[in-house]
Amino acid sequence: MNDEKGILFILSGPSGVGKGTVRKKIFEQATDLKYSISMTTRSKRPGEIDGVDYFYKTREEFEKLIEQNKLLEYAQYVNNYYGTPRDYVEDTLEAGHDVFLEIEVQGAMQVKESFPEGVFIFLFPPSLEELKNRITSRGTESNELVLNRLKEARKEIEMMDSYDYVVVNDHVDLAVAKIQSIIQSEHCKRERIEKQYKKILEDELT
Ligand SMILES: Nc1nc2c(ncn2[C@@H]2O[C@H](COP(=O)(O)OP(=O)(O)O)[C@@H](O)[C@H]2O)c(=O)[nH]1
Ligand SMILES: Nc1ncnc2c1ncn2[C@@H]1O[C@H](COP(=O)(O)OP(=O)(O)O)[C@@H](O)[C@H]1O
Repeated sequence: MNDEKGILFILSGPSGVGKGTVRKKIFEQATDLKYSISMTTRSKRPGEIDGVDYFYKTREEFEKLIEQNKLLEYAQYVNNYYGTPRDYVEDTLEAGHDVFLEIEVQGAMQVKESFPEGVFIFLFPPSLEELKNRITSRGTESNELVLNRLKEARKEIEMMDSYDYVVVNDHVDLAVAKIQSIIQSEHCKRERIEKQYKKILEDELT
């Protein structure tokens, strides 16, 4: 399979729904997926490491990356920029590895334009009340930011129809298991298509 391109998986959904938590759990287990570390202008939270959680950039540095077309997608989210490094994603897919992005909804829609063949997964909250609890309990945001994030969440949930899969994050382990099944079944699909394609070619040649 190594002469084949990898598959791009995009996990998205409202802030606070648990994308980071679910993604970390997926990567704690043995996996062939490669995680694309994003660039951001937001400040580092306690415990976060540059080059592990994000690549932390100044606004000037980030705007230069935009100008140089170095980002596959980017979005302004609650006054900060977030973006995906283009070269890492394209080179890794080209080398035959699957790439996993964990990004907000505006960015996911941009990725859909350049990678329509990507697999788009929307992480859905059990309820808006629970989403509010999760944002508040994380304790990293002021009240004003919590309200901003909830306002964004309502708009983001309306975008759900553009996704290939919707996974409710009621229990982390269940959500992780569902995402792992999606990854496996996407592989099965492509392997099957590949075999059918080879068969058609063989039939044509004989
Ligand atoms: N468009 C885009 N969004 C990103 C990227 N990296 C992270 N995000 C999203 O930006 C939002 C804010 O991220 P962050 O400040 O880390 O907060 P948290 O994910 O809510 O803990 C989240 O919805 C992230 O999934 C990226 O490269 N591009
Ligand atoms: N399935 C879940 N059940 C209960 N709490 C959760 C669940 N998933 C995530 N959380 C909690 O919700 C908060 C937001 O999760 P986080 O992963 O930071 O969200 P996101 O990356 O989508 O912004 C965190 O405090 C996290 O521990």
